Order: sequence, then C-alpha cells, then structure tokens
Amino acid sequence: MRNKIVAGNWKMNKTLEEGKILASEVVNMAADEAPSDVTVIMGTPAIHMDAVGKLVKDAANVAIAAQDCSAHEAGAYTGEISVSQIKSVGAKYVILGHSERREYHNESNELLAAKVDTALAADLKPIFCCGEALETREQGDDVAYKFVCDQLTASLFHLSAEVMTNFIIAYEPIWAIGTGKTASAEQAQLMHAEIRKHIAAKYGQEVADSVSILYGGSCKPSNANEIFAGADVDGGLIGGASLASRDFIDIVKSF
Ligand SMILES: O=C[C@H](O)COP(=O)(O)O
Repeated sequence: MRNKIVAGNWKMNKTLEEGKILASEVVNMAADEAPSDVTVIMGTPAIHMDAVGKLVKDAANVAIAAQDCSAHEAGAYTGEISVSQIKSVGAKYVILGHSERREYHNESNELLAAKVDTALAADLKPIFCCGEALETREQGDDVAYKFVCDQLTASLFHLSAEVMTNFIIAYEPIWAIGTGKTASAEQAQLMHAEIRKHIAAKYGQEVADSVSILYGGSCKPSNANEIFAGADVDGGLIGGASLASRDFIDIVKSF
C-alpha cells in the first residue's frame, strides 16, 4: 500500500519566529488529530530548517523538507544549499522541480535529474513536482498528459525500479497554483492515473502502485476531501493553506 502524504510548502513566507509558532502548532495538532497513516511534512524556508527540525524531532508523524537543493555536493556555489547541509538539520525530504523554480530559476529537466541523483545519493527523499501551464492545458487534455509524462521521463526515468519504488511525485497544474482556481477532482484524478500508467509502462504495475502522487494547486480544507477521494490521489502539496495551522491540519484530516 502506498503512503498518504500531506506536505506544506511555505515558499518564501514567515519570519523565523512566525515559522517556529506555525511549526509548533502543526506538531501539536498533528499529534492530536492527524490520522496515523498520514505523513505530515513541512517544507520550510532554509533558514527555518534547523529550528523547525528540532521541533519535529520527536514527532512520530511530522517531518521537514527543504524547498530545493543544489545539484552539487559542496563547494563554491554562493547562495546554494547542499544535501548534506539539509540532512544535517534533520530533513528527510526535498521538494524538487517546483514550477516556480523551473520558471524563475530556469531549472531544466536535465538539471532536475542531476538534483534528484544528488538528493538520493544523500538519502534525501525527493518530492518531485511536475505540471503544465495553462496554454498547454488549453491545447487539450492529451497534450497536457504528454507534457507532464515527458517531464517525468526526462528527470526520473534513468532511476532504477528499486529507487522508483515508493517515490513521491506532486502534480501541480501551474494554472491552479496560488490562483484560487483548483483543478477539478476529476481533472486531478485523470492526470494522476495517466502518471501512474506512464510509470507502469516503464517500471511495471507493482512499482507504479507504490508511488505516492500528490496534488497541488489551491488545495484547501473545503476541496481537499473531494480531491483526495480520487483513486490515484495520495495526498497534497499545499502552498497558501499550509501557512495557517488549522487549515493545514484540516487538509491532513481530509482523506
Ligand atoms: O507547492 C505548492 C503549490 O505551489 C500550491 O500552492 P497553492 O496551494 O498556494 O496554490
């Protein structure tokens, strides 16, 4: 059975003090309210990770993620953060390939393949994002499916079946991120099913069935339940609604 995951992506929000308050609230609420089979992850800004890492250290069901990592292991890369630095503050996950990194930092499928390899070599689990822009979706559903599957082929399909087992993918239609416009539950499920079919064609059904596919894009307490009901939807990658502990935990409870 694959893992259910709700991961918050705080993006570039919250001061350190605000972040510590939010993280404490999430840890406490998750202990009391989160279903035991759901992994809760907070993707914090890099400067929060040490403090938040300490707050989640003893939490059974909460972990932290970095929002990016360098493809290099160490060295003269000003402003970058390495996988060993991320590991050293207790993070287990790293979000890679977010559309904002692809768009504003020109991250290509090839660079992302290198980042995936660097993360995996350090035993850091990628949450690998994919998703199409509005103009792609408007060319038709099949065009969108192919675009997303091509992203996965280019950045992930060099991996072994063993590594792909239990992998985490986040489908985030760019047109639904921070816009208030959510993909319908049906649109999300159809894309997730295409992604799983694509993985099965390369790695076999057993591996495909082990991959957790999260939905991201204006997911909130009012729509999470319907979206998570999709047979191939295994949770969410949550932006705006992860900045309020009550909303975030209500999403965690939406399976
Ligand atoms: O990483 C999270 C996604 O970009 C979704 O963001 P959003 O929930 O604010 O639309």
